[in-house]
Amino acid sequence: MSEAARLPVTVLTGFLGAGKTTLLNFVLRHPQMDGTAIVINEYGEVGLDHHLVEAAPDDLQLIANGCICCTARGAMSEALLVLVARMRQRGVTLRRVIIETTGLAEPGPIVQELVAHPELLAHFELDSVVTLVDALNADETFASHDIAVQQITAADRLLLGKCDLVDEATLSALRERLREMNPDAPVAVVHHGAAQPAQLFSGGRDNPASPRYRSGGWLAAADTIRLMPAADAAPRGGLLGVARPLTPAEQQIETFSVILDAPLPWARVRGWLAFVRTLCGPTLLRVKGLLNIENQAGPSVVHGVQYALHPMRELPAWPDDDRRTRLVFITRGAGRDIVAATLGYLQAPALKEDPVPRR
Ligand SMILES: Nc1nc2c(ncn2[C@@H]2O[C@H](COP(=O)(O)OP(=O)(O)OP(=O)(O)O)[C@@H](O)[C@H]2O)c(=O)[nH]1
Repeated sequence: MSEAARLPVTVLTGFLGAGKTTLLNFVLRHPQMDGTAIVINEYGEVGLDHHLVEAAPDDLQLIANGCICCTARGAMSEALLVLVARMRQRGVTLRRVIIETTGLAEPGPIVQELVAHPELLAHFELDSVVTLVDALNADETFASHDIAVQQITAADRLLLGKCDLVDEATLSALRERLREMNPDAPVAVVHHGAAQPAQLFSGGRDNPASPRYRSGGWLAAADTIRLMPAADAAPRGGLLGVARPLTPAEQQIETFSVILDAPLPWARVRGWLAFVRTLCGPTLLRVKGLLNIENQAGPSVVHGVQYALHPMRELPAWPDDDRRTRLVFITRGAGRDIVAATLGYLQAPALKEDPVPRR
């Protein structure tokens, strides 16, 4: 299948009972959703959720008895490849796939499988991670379940459900909290699952037409770390901080941006990102942005969800006049310090030639 024909996949996540199936039922009835297959993942040995999907999708795969982020790892790839095989057998045209995760799924491993499995990459392209938030139970859920926090920070878009069950003040406090946790993700209210197709599929994470890649709102909420002489970029806490258990204060989620004016050598960027990912470990929740790479006409797009780093892709052109490298990080604990401390690596003299292949 050619790259242009790859099927967009959206991962619909959200904590237990957030309203994911309700939303699927609504959105699948939309005429624009013709040609949508769904993959539903459930914990129980006997799957139930697929019986609750009343609106018939064009194809359905159920993964019961395990979670695709851990105990049923690999089952998602199998299910997606079965869809491809069936599509060929029946001569059906599938246009997109929605994966409904269990409420306890970590998005990181799912994204990792989607972006790193060679056979899947030939047929599918991750469009978006969409997280449905239960407005009624959000505070309690975030306090007790780290997975719920990861579902928020991994999201490209956040949908707020059950808003009819909370008052205005609660809703506005929740919006503010979500903005702090993931400032780049647009937040929209959905009433009883009434989402629109465009809220699930946006044309892809690398879509240069996406407003997220234009200057302005994209970085507005994030503090900025500028690339400074290495001595000035000293860590606030020290690199070794990551090896000990994090204190509650360090659990604090931080968002910040890195803005670099000069074009960067490809090999150095690649090495730096791998280095940051390894050093940060679980303290890195999300990184996304545009890179200005030396001798390249368009920017390269970076997307990382926890330890899953998408293959970087060059866009044909810059979305606007701002040609600077702009990266937004969402970290916890020592993550910010690690990023700041390692920025100096990007300042080292450029390598004479790029010794590593680009992918
Ligand atoms: N009041 C209200 N109830 C909602 C809304 N959205 C969903 N619900 C209800 O929430 C309950 C759980 O919804 P589901 O769609 O089953 O949630 P889910 O996320 O698929 O649940 P799991 O698969 O168990 O994680 C159902 O009773 C829905 O009717 C909403 O916006 N308002």
